[in-house]
Amino acid sequence: MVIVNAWAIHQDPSLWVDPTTFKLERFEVVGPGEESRAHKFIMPFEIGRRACPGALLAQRVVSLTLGSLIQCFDGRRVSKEAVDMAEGKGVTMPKAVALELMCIARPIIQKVVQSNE
Ligand code: HEM
Repeated sequence: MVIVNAWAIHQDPSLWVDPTTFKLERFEVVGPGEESRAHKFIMPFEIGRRACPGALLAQRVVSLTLGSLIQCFDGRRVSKEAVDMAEGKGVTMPKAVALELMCIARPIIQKVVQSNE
């Protein structure tokens, strides 16, 4: 059995510029003629013959869910302190200190709720 240390690969400075900084733009789909970076985000699903067959579905569902939450709710910080990005213990890399947000429905959602009441 071979166990790949995806955590170390994802933090390797020879592969990533500034690896511990949260930069979504690392995975942007780029314009014609530029080298695509999207393929670099595959390790969470492993690679090879036993790679996760649900990877594309999972990435689309997560993007859609996150996009819908951002579109429908305003997220306000509960604490005024800087977000603590420290990692907790666990296979799925939870945050050590949970990020608490207060979700407030945007006006369009409030209208939908009112029209259903
Ligand atoms: C964020 C979501 C997901 C993550 C991070 C994930 C990750 C993984 C990983 C790491 C493996 C093991 C690959 C290996 O053994 O080398 C795996 C296997 C597998 N995943 Fe996922 N997965 C996700 C979602 C899904 C979804 C949505 C489905 C199905 C709709 C799915 C179906 C499977 C199956 C069937 C296998 C076994 C493949 C095999 O052993 O041949 N996964 N997944």
